[in-house]
Amino acid sequence: MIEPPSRTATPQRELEPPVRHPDAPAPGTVLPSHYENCVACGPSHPTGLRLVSTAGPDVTITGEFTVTRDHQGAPGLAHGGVLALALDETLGGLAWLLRKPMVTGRLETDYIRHVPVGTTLSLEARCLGFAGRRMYAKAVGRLSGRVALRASAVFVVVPPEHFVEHGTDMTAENVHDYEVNP
Ligand SMILES: CCCCCCCC/C=C\CCCCCCCC(=O)SCCNC(=O)CCNC(=O)[C@H](O)C(C)(C)COP(=O)(O)OP(=O)(O)OC[C@H]1O[C@@H](n2cnc3c(N)ncnc32)[C@H](O)[C@@H]1OP(=O)(O)O
Repeated sequence: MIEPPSRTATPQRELEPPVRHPDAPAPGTVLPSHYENCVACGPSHPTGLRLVSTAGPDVTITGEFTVTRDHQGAPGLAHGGVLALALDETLGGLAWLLRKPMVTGRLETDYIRHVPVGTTLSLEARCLGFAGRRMYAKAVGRLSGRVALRASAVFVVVPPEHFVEHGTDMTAENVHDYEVNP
């Protein structure tokens, strides 16, 4: 089946430029985990990435995580799916600056260099802009300054009820806490 042209992370028309929300955390602010059991950023997850994200200037986020033995695919090397997880989380962190709930619709990943256990991956995500509910963004992952990963993504803005309807641990009462202090 041929995919419709909207199913690509390359914008098909000119985007509305991204606007940093007035209540966005200041550049340099370390962002709290949005959920303590999140496999990417949760401090309570036993084998998660414990990825730490920081607000950057404009609509950008940086992130960092150290690859451990829990993240292997081939012996001694990070699994590609785990690396996609790190990119997804960093890109998702743009929601902090936009103050819009959104979910990943599409994530295209280029694996450029292998990522060994024990190394620290530095990630950077940038919002390119919007086409209706679609948010387009790019990310890069570096090891000691050398590009190891690139990603292009489409996130789709959803109502906060999305997480109540489809998730657990989220109720109509606390979803607004989540919006304010995810
Ligand atoms: C005030 C609030 C403040 C908030 C502050 C937040 C702080 C930060 C918090 C937390 C950081 C987060 C860190 C986590 C990061 C990780 C994120 C994840 O991993 S999310 C899990 C994986 N993703 C899913 O589970 C999605 C599953 N899919 C769906 O639920 C639906 O398919 C959904 C919502 C994506 C779309 O469904 P529909 O029924 O709502 O809408 P339709 O009409 O199908 O699509 C809407 C538009 O999006 C496009 N679209 C949909 N899917 C697309 C795709 N795959 N590629 C490209 N475009 C797509 C469509 O073409 C359409 O575009 P057209 O409006 O016509 O222009």
